Amino acid sequence: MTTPFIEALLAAERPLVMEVKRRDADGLDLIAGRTPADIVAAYEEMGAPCISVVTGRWFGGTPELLRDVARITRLPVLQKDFITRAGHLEQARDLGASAVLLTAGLLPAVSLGKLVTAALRAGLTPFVEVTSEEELAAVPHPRDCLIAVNNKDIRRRERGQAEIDRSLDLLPALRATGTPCPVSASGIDGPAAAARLLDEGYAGLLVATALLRAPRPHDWLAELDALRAPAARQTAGA
Ligand SMILES: O=P(O)(O)OC[C@@H](O)[C@@H](O)c1c[nH]c2ccccc12
Repeated sequence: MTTPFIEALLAAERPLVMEVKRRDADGLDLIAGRTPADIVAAYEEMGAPCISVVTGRWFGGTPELLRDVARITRLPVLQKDFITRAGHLEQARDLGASAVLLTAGLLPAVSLGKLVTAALRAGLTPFVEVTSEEELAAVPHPRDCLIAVNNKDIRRRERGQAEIDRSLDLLPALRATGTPCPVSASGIDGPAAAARLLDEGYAGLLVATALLRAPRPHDWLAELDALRAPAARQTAGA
């Protein structure tokens, strides 16, 4: 079963979930005086297929931020927060989310299973983040979920270096679950890392900090396209 969020990402030429996040893991501002509407307009103009909104307090988010973003865009919206109860799912849906983050490393397997099932029943796409094969093994209904490898450690509040190799190492295991759209998330710091992950077979990426901080985000995307172009040309047989 695919959902609007997964479909949008699979159909995109440049499958980047672009994220609205007020602060980075060190508490530093990422917004630089822009309104959520400014950021959403820029992302839409850059061809974002989906938008993510961090409502978690650590990152300066609020539920209102999700509501505001969902009101001004028709793109499917992901809520990134630390969801632990079914009640949070209803709230997410009421605020306008199409997909919800569920963090495998923070939830006992039984809770994760219940939340995935409840999300699917509520018409929400579970965006399940994992950091290891053990966590991946606990994800039920992988064909109906969007499974993302987090390159950072959320238990350390995303501080520290990203490990892009984690995404590369886990990709075969992700594919083996039958999940339709493997995603790599967090710490993708530039077009080179993004191009590598896509060329290795990731169907989607989630990027916040690097795009929000890029002095010229269009150049970032153009560079990504240029880095990917040779492979695309090869595939086209040119
Ligand atoms: O800013 P980055 O490094 O591109 O990372 C984005 C995203 O993955 C991150 O915001 C995130 C990953 N897991 C979370 C859980 C809650 C809130 C936020 C997150």
